[in-house]
Amino acid sequence: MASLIQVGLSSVLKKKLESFLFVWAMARNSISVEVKLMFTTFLRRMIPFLNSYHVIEIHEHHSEHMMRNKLYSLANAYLSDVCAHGANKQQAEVRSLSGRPFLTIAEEEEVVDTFHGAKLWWLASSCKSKYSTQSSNGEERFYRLTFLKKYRKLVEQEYLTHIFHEGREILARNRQRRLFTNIHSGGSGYSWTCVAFEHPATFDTLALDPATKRDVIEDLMSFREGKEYYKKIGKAWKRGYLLYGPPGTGKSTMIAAIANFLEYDVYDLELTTIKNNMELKKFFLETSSKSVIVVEDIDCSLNLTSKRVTKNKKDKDEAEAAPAATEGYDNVNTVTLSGLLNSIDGLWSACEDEKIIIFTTNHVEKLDPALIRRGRMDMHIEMSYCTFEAFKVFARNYLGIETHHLFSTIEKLLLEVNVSPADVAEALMSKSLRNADVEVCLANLVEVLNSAKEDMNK
Ligand SMILES: Nc1ncnc2c1ncn2[C@@H]1O[C@H](COP(=O)(O)OP(=O)(O)OP(=O)(O)O)[C@@H](O)[C@H]1O
Ligand SMILES: [Mg+2]
Repeated sequence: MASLIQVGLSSVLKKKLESFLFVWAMARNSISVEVKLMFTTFLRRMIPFLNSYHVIEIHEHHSEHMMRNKLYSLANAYLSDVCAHGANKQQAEVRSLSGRPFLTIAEEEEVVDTFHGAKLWWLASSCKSKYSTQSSNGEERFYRLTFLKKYRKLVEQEYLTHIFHEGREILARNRQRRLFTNIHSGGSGYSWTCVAFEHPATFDTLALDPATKRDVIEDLMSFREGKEYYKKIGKAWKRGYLLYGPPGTGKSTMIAAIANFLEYDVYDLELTTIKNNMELKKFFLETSSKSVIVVEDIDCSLNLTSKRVTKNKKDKDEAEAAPAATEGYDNVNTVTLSGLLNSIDGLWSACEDEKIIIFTTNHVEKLDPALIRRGRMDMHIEMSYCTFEAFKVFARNYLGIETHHLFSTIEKLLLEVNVSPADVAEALMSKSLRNADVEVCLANLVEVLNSAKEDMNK
């Protein structure tokens, strides 16, 4: 009965709307643009009631839980890039200080897209949210896509996929890269906090032996393009790097250069603030793909050099019971080496891949071999004291020179003393910042190297 009434109502409504459309078509040439726009929007909203149109709604969150609907973000990116110029009202945002202003469609605005001859109307709107999130204010945003029913197959099978791929590319192009840290994880539990990642280091500014630099760049390039290869060999798409060497040799700078080269986000994992293995795993699982996960000074972070928990079931049970027993005690750190290894290995198979994990240390000899074995840390990169080749990178970047009569003296001194690239950079910078000329800067460096030599001889 109810459906009969519905059918009756919709056919009456349909007839009325169709006569209205006819009158509208006759009158539209003689009325003002504003009135035309108002009526067009009204009509579009009524369209779903006509049997010949189909509607798809894309909500900001999944219907069953509070997770963000990725298709919403992709549609948002796509519409902002491709169609936003057609909206009468837009919203402007700046997502990064280095990026350009980003225009999105304002709420209750409608834009038109075309795809293989089909006309598609997109309405940006919001409704009362079923979920309560801190940022939503009880509102849930969504897009309503309306099109003629005859295009349903085209939309479902091709247009939505087109939105997905285009949206991904646009997001990758425009995205502000982020630096995450877990340092404020206390209180409400585990969560990453982030800021914009705008570190300027690149491989051009990194003072490193050219052969090592070339190897790292080649390795990164084959990793980035290796999706199919990793799939073929049945390996998760991840790569581990161990950077080791004395303080000030550029380990942290290298991480920034890697992230900039790959255009990935960075997750700086501070192990000492994590309560237990369980929490550690959750942090790992919450990292997204296209990211570099960093654990700096791994030898100092935890007692990772202790004997690893064996695969023996009894030992394993004991290790897993330990964190639970100490849960709730904030100062009790129960992250173990075995917990870290499990998180690393579990991570790659359990969630989105295309991740680089980097450990840094000043004392590679202190680390448990299990932590840095090949397969976990695929490439071990020694960051050493400043060589003449590394110095030439500084000379080019800081002073803009390729050669100088003091170069031979510096080359000789660098063979005799151990100074970190940080010391060399500092010696050149302290003078060049004050607009001193090349001669003064290099003489300053020679002085620093000579006094280091004297210290060594003493
Ligand atoms: N290889 C390098 N290339 C370019 N700059 C470098 C290099 N090494 C050091 N520097 C300069 O020295 C500073 C300190 O370097 P960085 O923090 O990368 O060293 P580190 O190896 O991470 O040291 P630590 O072991 O103490 O963490 C950087 O800000 C950078 O300016
Ligand atoms: Mg460092």
